[in-house]
Amino acid sequence: KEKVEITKEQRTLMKVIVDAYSTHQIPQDVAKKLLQEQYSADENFLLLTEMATSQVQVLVEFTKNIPGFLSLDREDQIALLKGSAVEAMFLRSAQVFSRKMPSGQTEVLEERIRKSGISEEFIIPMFNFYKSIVSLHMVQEEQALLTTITILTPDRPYVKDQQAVERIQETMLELLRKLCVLQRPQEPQYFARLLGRLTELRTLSHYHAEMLTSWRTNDHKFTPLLCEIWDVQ
Ligand SMILES: COc1ccc(-c2nc3ccccc3n2[C@H](C(=O)Nc2c(C)cccc2C)C2CCCCC2)c(OC)c1
Repeated sequence: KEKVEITKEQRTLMKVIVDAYSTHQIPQDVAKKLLQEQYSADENFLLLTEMATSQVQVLVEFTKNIPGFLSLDREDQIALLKGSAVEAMFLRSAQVFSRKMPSGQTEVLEERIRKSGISEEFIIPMFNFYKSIVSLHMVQEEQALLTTITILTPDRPYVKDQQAVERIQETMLELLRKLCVLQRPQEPQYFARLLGRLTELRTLSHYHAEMLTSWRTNDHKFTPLLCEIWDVQ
């Protein structure tokens, strides 16, 4: 039986990542807003673009706290941010969706999202992904590390020094592996299941541009930052 132990430096690394992840949360809670009232498809589109824009800014701040990220080549840092922003947004949305809410609230939220203005064809894959995240019952450490691992994907477009990214990602993968073993000794496959969600996440993220352009609104207006990050306009 493997004796798994978190080293002192891994504990420090964990604390840095989790603190950064919880600090750099989006200020206004979109779930609360959505539960308060039903918005029109136009209002929802505006809300989505506002949320996504602030999410990118939050992501930039978060990456500054990932040990080693700032010592990567500057252009590679940008390539990693551009390449992971959509996935990080869906991961964050899934985590918001999987939050414990008073009974019945999750169903209301789900209904509001289904009726938000997104076109029908994307609702199934999106909720399949959200429900697969809900079923993992991830703790905060796992959520923070999974986002970090997503950001540190070496094979994003235009990354020059993939080895350097791989080295940092491997550190995070090893830490997450240990956490999973310690957290769920009775579920040896749990770590593999977590990583499997990243594949689902990448597939879902392929649809993001179409999700936006097919949104039931007359005016698909994007912020300059979103034009940079999303393949729209
Ligand atoms: C590209 O297409 C998308 C992306 C995300 C969602 C989405 N899934 C959610 C799950 C739970 C709570 C809210 C959720 N959102 C949107 C949201 O803001 N996501 C969000 C963002 C964007 C940043 C940070 C954090 C979050 C949560 C609401 C935007 C306003 C209309 C309703 C969806 C979506 O829903 C149709 C379609």
